[in-house]
Amino acid sequence: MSNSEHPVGSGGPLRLRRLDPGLPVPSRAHPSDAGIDLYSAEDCELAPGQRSLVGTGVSVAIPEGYAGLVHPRSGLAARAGLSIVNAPGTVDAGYRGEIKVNLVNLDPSEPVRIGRGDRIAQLLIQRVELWDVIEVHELDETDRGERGHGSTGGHHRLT
Ligand SMILES: O=c1ccn([C@H]2C[C@H](O)[C@@H](COP(=O)(O)OP(=O)(O)OP(=O)(O)O)O2)c(=O)[nH]1
Repeated sequence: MSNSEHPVGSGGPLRLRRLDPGLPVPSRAHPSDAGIDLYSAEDCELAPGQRSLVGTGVSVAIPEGYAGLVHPRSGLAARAGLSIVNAPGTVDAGYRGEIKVNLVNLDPSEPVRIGRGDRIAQLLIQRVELWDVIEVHELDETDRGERGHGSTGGHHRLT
């Protein structure tokens, strides 16, 4: 159930400053998309394997209890091998600097060209819980215990 102004699951509005007024205000491509598309504020070219911290020309005020997650765009990943080194990047609630995207070209042979105004990543706003840490000497027992990192198989490289 939703109405046009406030779809189910919507919070906000997200307060956003354009540090580069020559770029459009970031938005969702479709009203129910999870990610707000972020634009590149610069032109750059990434050689195979190269990474670059690229500005988006925006800063945001995410409320406490939420975080911004900077995710790659799947189309650019599939077609050009473009990803994000620290995917998903974490934008803390208290951060007021420019959101930057640590792009990496994972294609083995082709460079990726980024133009100013290209949509290079997407920002998801998610609720997070802020837990204190306490040190203990024993953890509770579970079926899995310390087994991980492929212990359940499911691929020939894991046997
Ligand atoms: O993809 C990202 C990830 C982070 N940031 C900004 C917002 C975030 O709040 C800040 C710090 O990020 P993080 O905590 O991941 O980096 P750190 O290397 O641990 O830096 P710090 O010591 O400043 O926390 O950098 C971005 O602009 N883009």
